[in-house]
Amino acid sequence: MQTILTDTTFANTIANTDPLLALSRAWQLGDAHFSTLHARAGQLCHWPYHQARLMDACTRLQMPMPDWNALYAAAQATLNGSDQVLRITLVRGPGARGYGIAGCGETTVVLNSSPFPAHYYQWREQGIAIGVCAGRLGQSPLLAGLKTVNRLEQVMLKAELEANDWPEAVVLDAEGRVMEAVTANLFWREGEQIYTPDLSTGGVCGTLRAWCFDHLGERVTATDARLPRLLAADEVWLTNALMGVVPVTAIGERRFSSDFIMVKELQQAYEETE
Ligand SMILES: C=C(O[C@@H]1C=C(C(=O)O)C=C[C@H]1N)C(=O)O
Ligand SMILES: Cc1ncc(COP(=O)(O)O)c(C=O)c1O
Repeated sequence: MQTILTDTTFANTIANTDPLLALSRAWQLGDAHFSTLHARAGQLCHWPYHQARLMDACTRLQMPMPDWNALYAAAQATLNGSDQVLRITLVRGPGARGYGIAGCGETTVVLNSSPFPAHYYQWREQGIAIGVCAGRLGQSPLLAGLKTVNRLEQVMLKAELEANDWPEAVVLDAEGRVMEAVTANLFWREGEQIYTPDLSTGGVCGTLRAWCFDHLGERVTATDARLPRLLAADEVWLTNALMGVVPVTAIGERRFSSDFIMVKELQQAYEETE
């Protein structure tokens, strides 16, 4: 039978062996993936995009799909009507020893909810001045795009943000290609054309990035770019499922005095669907 652990059931059963066994592949091997959602007025925002990413990760990792109806109902049941964050983690079921996946049981669903960080609304309105991380992302084509629980690169990059007192920063890969931000995807505008990094060798394919592709259609292209090209852009913004669409007012010394026409268009469309 599928196991769904919510904050309450997990807290109540942590002393038993079952949840630990259910989570063992996550803590032994990082054999799990997740999505973080904004929940507003008792509704999960952009659920189809989160479900699509979770499904894609299950397929690529050869992890059995959970019962989506049961998952959705359990997720809805965690909502209290206020602004919340809901993290859905899918862990490969217990069974095999070592790396093998044959014989692993049903996928375990873990649901954690927490209050929504209100500063994201201020970021959307006022924008943020960001840095450029010295830490570089490795290339990992097998995992590229996936939001697995293996996020030590982001833990280290977030420590760099905190040390520099930056709200966010551009992250490059080992070869100097612009990849994303520490907790968000990145877009920029050159005239009428919009670009975002190609994420076939690394990074996380965000749900809001997917939403931007759907909204922008042929106006957006995934590309390889270096930092000087990003700094020469007319407009830059960040996206994730919690912060929404956030204008970048500066990257280091480079200030953007744009009127943020694309950001405004995206924010308006986003608010209609959030
Ligand atoms: C790790 C989680 O989510 C990511 C991390 C942050 C953050 O550190 O601020 C924000 C959004 C997600 N990209 C999580 O546990 O929800
Ligand atoms: C490293 C990284 N890239 C991109 C994203 C954006 O993903 P989403 O749009 O699904 O929030 C996130 C977090 O959400 C992230 O942690």
